[in-house]
Amino acid sequence: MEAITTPQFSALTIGSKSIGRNENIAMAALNFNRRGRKHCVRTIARKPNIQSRSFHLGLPHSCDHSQAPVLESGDCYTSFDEDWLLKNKAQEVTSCLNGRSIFLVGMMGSGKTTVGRILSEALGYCFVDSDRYVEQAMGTSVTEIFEQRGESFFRDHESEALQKLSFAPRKVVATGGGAVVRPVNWKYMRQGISVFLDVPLDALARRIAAVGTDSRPLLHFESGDAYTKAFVGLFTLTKKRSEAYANADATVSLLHLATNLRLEDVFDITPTVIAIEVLAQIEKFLRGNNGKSLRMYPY
Ligand SMILES: Nc1ncnc2c1ncn2[C@@H]1O[C@H](COP(=O)(O)OP(=O)(O)OP(=O)(O)O)[C@@H](O)[C@H]1O
Ligand SMILES: O=C(O)C1=C[C@@H](O)[C@@H](O)[C@H](O)C1
Repeated sequence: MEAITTPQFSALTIGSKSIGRNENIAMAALNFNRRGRKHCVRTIARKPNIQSRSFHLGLPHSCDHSQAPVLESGDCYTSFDEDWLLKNKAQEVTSCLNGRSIFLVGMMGSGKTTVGRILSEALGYCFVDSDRYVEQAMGTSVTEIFEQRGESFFRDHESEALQKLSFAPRKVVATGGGAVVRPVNWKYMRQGISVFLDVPLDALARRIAAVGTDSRPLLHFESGDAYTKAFVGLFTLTKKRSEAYANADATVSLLHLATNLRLEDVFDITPTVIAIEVLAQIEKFLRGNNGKSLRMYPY
């Protein structure tokens, strides 16, 4: 077996400086490939109860990860700083991405905008929210478009926006929650890489209830309090859309992520950790390791 090289993190001796610096203690991943060689720094998660402690990264020849939490991407990790890890992961994935845009798909409230902004900054990409793009083009809000012109009119303009965005490299696009239902939109999104943010219904409803359902026209028909309206509406939409979301090139399941990180609630996973996992899943896809077929790309 080949000797494992000690990671070169001299500027980042991971001691109590990072760990315990704030509540959002990061969990970093030191990933090893099957041959036991250090491969790369991987992913992280918020772990609020970890005690401040220092440790060094001189790794043993046989690395025992049996106690280390494991992410959905299969990486295991030790405590670290999440922003630093995001930057590193982004640098690592940038070369395989080769300028391809990322299309985030998922139900309303799944975090496409929040995670998308973080991703775009880390990759040096532009961020575009397709709902805002349509609003700017139409000079009015999505809610008003739905009310005055109907859903199908909105969908036409959403498709037009995705078509235009599909020509542009180096973008992170937060698509509208229903963009996946029109097959033609997949043709546009296939110009880049699509990632489905799979968030449990209860978490979606809690997030939406926290800000209200006013800006979500498809939830206006439901009755009850904000949480009930959101939950019932999203349940119906999810049933219709789950197959369409499965078309995405990669999926980040918050439920799996929370389980692997031993977190009780998906709310404990920070958007930065989700962004890192998005990059890890994109990398898996690009390496042909996630069961989805690779396509030829224009860039
Ligand atoms: N990881 C997270 N943990 C907790 N709350 C989050 C997380 N990610 C996003 N949120 C919150 O959930 C709400 C919805 O997030 P966001 O707007 O990013 O979703 P979206 O998928 O873009 O929604 P839409 O498609 O409706 O525009 C926001 O209030 C945001 O602050
Ligand atoms: O899930 C949906 O169908 C929608 C989600 C939002 O992003 C908007 O695109 C619009 O409110 C419709």
